[in-house]
Amino acid sequence: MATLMSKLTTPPVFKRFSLVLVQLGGVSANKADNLKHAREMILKAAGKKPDLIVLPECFNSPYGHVHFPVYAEKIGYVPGTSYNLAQSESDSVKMLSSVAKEIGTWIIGGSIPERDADQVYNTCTVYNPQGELVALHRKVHLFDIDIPGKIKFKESETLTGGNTINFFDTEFARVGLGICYDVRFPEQAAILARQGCHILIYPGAFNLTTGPLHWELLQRARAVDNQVYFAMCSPARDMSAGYHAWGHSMVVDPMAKVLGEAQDGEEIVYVDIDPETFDSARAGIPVTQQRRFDVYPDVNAAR
Ligand SMILES: NC(=O)CCC(=O)C(=O)O
Repeated sequence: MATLMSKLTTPPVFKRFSLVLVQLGGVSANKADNLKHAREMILKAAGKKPDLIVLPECFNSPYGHVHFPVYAEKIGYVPGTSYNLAQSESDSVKMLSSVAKEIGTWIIGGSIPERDADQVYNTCTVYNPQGELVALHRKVHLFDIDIPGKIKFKESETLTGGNTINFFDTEFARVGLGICYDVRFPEQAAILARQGCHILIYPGAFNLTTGPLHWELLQRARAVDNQVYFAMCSPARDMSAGYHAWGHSMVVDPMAKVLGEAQDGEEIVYVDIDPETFDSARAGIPVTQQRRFDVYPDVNAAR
């Protein structure tokens, strides 16, 4: 059964903040190299003193179901409890934690393959400016598609889907989490928005078939139907890799305006997030108060 994490808490006051998406390039078969490069790019992004830095989906390993079990790391995070970093078995968690502390910035650590007992998940971890691991999201909806002659991909060959909806609070906003294919499921974003999230951030890696048609459309749709900021951070495109990512990491405002977008190469996107647009969108088009849950019998308004 799906569980909502952190419910019944009041969101923080939404304040202006600076967001950075790091569209990493050059992900190779060598995990140590991938972690070193991600760290260097985080340090580069930190030069402008942002409040929150985001990495792409599967930033520490090649993207493909055969690779997930090979690269999977044990994290062992239990939500609501403090995480013992000294005993962590995850090199990726250790790197992300130490660099978050070093630069004193929030980091959404893209996603990595995570092993827990016999299962492997596609997992996003979050670090506060003290370097503490404070939230974790396991991709709920696995990327299983088959478009004949174009693309066939089956994450469920080796991955298990998560069964929780996750967000975290900072001193400037409540941030909802998803991973890539999760963006196709409006219910997940709607639940996060109803829980008071001001921005939804999904590390992702769309492909060259669906990317051109759906990547921007889905983000603008999720932003406007929930009147929230929405961002997705992709890896850069590498035509020598087994999976060709669309790139185009993007930030959209609650009126569906694209505020920042990368091209397909390695690039850092810097965007200022302003509560004024969030407030004026909701005041001018008050759909968040006009919903008719009495007419939607299968929707639980409490979530
Ligand atoms: N990594 C993913 O979940 C890819 C999702 C995708 O490309 C799509 O079209 O959806």
